[in-house]
Amino acid sequence: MSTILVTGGAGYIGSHTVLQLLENGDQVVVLDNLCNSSFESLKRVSELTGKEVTFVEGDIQDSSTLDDLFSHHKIDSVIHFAGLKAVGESVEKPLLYYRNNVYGTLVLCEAMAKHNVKNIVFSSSATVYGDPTTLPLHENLPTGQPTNPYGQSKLMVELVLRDLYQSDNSWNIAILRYFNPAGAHPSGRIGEDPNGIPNNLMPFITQVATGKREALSVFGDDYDTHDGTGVRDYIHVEDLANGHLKALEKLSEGVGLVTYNLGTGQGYSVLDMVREFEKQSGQAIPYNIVPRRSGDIAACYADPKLAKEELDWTAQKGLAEMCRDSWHWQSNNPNGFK
Ligand SMILES: NC(=O)c1ccc[n+]([C@@H]2O[C@H](COP(=O)([O-])OP(=O)(O)OC[C@H]3O[C@@H](n4cnc5c(N)ncnc54)[C@H](O)[C@@H]3O)[C@@H](O)[C@H]2O)c1
Ligand SMILES: CC(=O)N[C@H]1[C@@H](OP(=O)(O)OP(=O)(O)OC[C@H]2O[C@@H](n3ccc(=O)[nH]c3=O)[C@H](O)[C@@H]2O)O[C@H](CO)[C@H](O)[C@@H]1O
Repeated sequence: MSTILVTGGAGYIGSHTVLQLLENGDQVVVLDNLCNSSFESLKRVSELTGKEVTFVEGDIQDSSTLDDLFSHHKIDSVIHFAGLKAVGESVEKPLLYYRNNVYGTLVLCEAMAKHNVKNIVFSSSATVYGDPTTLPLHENLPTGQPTNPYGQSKLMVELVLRDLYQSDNSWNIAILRYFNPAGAHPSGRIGEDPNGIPNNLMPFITQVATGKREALSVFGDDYDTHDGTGVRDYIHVEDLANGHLKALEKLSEGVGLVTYNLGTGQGYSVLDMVREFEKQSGQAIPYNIVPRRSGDIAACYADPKLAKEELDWTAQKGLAEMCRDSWHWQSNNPNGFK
């Protein structure tokens, strides 16, 4: 049994990961400032698992909070989810994003080094590949030019972690590049709860289904894809969460620095998603084709082989489960955790 510090553990991916860690018998300490989440998610995780989570409300940028936390809890490893993730907002407020995501990670790593905790799993994103020139995307491809400060902040942290490892190879670092998370815990008790108008496709679709939004805007139908709409690699959040447990196991072998894609390897278009969601939910999803969204790319999907070979991890759940579980969550919680 290990004790894991989960930063950003009250959020969407964090809460699903905390649940699996508890089910695995690990002790969990969550550090979250609740800027994009609520404590309710962790309360429900405790209800679902029958286990307690230690919660510290605080900011990763605050070194005294971290000092205190590492002094009071014997942490074995850190899973670092805490970050801001709204692409559009990052264009308007780049300094906020660089401060929170990059500076926050520096403060966290400094505290880890000070307390001799040197195992970290970091939430990166397929956005670090930029606009792909070859597909599927595998980890050895050079990183590209992310089109916004959010994406840049992920790439910057990857570079920081690489330099950190170069300087001291007693660190064990897993960089996980997520493709497009979707779905929710099958209980319908926890799920994605975006603030305001959702940027991402699945939460927008589920809000159209509940009647909260009138119609989906499909951003462009003239891409070079099978039906002209954007193609992405959607991955069930439970599979994604499980990838973190596998990454922790790998770190415990003392692997150094490793980078893995977490995706299914299968791309689906926006219209594929709409059709599957309608099938699974029985709800009609009206949509309008509108111009392309700036910064969007035609297609993006993973080569997931490396994670299979080295982590013994493959995504188990398909699009039907993602749509069914997203709908189950949203229809039971039309206002999210509120
Ligand atoms: N959801 C996605 O599509 C996606 C894709 C790729 C990468 N990621 C990354 O995965 C991580 C988790 O994403 P998510 O979808 O669960 O987002 P989320 O917003 O639901 O969770 C992030 C959590 O971090 C907390 N947080 C933010 N800044 C903090 C700070 N300075 N100190 C303490 N807590 C802070 C928020 O309150 C929230 O609970 C993020 O780093 C995100 O960038 C997400
Ligand atoms: C430019 C941008 O935002 N990039 C972020 C967004 O990528 P993505 O653009 O991959 O995710 P997304 O969920 O915003 O969009 C998926 C697909 O749906 C399309 N779509 C989306 C919403 C909508 O209302 N209508 C519509 O047609 C969109 O054009 C794309 O083809 O999310 C990722 C994580 O999941 C990363 O965080 C990316 O950095």
